[in-house]
Amino acid sequence: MTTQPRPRRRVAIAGLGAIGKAIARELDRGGVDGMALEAVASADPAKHRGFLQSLQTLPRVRTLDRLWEEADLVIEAAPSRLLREIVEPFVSRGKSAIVMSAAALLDNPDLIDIAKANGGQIIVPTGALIGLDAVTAAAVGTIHSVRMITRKPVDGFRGAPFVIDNGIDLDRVDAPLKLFEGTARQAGKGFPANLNVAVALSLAGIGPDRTMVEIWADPSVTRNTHRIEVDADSARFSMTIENVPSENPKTGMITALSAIALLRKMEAPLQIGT
Ligand SMILES: NC(=O)C1=CN([C@@H]2O[C@H](COP(=O)(O)OP(=O)(O)OC[C@H]3O[C@@H](n4cnc5c(N)ncnc54)[C@H](OP(=O)(O)O)[C@@H]3O)[C@@H](O)[C@H]2O)C=CC1
Ligand SMILES: O=C([O-])CC(=O)C(=O)O
Repeated sequence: MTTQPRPRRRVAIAGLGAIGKAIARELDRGGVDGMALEAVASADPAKHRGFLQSLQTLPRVRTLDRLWEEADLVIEAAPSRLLREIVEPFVSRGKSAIVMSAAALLDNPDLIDIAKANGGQIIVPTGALIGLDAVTAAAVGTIHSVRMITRKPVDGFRGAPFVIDNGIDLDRVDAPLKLFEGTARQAGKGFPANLNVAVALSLAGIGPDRTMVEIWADPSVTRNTHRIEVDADSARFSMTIENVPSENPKTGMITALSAIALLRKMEAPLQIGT
């Protein structure tokens, strides 16, 4: 008896920035067995003509509201304000969405209900962080506390609402400066393009109102550095990741690799890690 190969999962990418382009390249070169890039969306597709033409197979270029027609799965890799526009058309039709702008999920919690009611799925990769496997495992038992300390080069914080609202002059930061201390929910609001990782950590563990976060603008670091400290009934652990910035200084290179690893895992006959 011969077994039929499974149909390839059709993938769309919303956003062709640091993350979206790296994932598009990998899908195009056949780096994810069982998945094919069908469609992309960006704010200014003309800007990406050269990139798209460098791919072996040209994906369709669509607006965000039409991506669902082309794919079973969307990868959201766009500014966080567009989360609902990208995710809802997929999950309301029983399709899947991989969400990079995790912080925006806190403003759109009903997307999870919509996914549940319609058989859709929202998946948040570990992204630029470390250790979500251990955090989700510990959360099956009891986690007492989760703390995260983020240090980034000063430029990584330009444009953050918290920095603007508090009149912080980043040009005058010449020694490590603690910008913020509070909950992951507050961090996600104040630093939506910087602290997706804190929100992902909180969703894996004890939630956005109990996960505590410190944020430092540090002229002495060249990498986006996140340390997590977890105390649970099953284990105590701390881990640090030092991310090499990508072409977007706010985004670590490993973020796109994490999403690619997740795509591979979704199709793999052997899956490693929780
Ligand atoms: N979960 C995690 O660990 C991490 C998450 N992130 C988050 O992931 C998201 C993407 O990050 P990154 O790739 O670095 O971002 P970039 O700024 O590099 O890229 C954003 C992309 O979104 C596109 N875009 C903007 N408006 C629209 C629109 N109306 N329709 C379609 N596309 C649009 C832009 O298009 P164009 O190029 O045409 O202007 C651009 O290609 C961000 O929200 C970021 O905060 C980042 C790092 C870690
Ligand atoms: O560290 C990074 O590369 C990005 C980051 O913190 C985030 O968006 O959460």
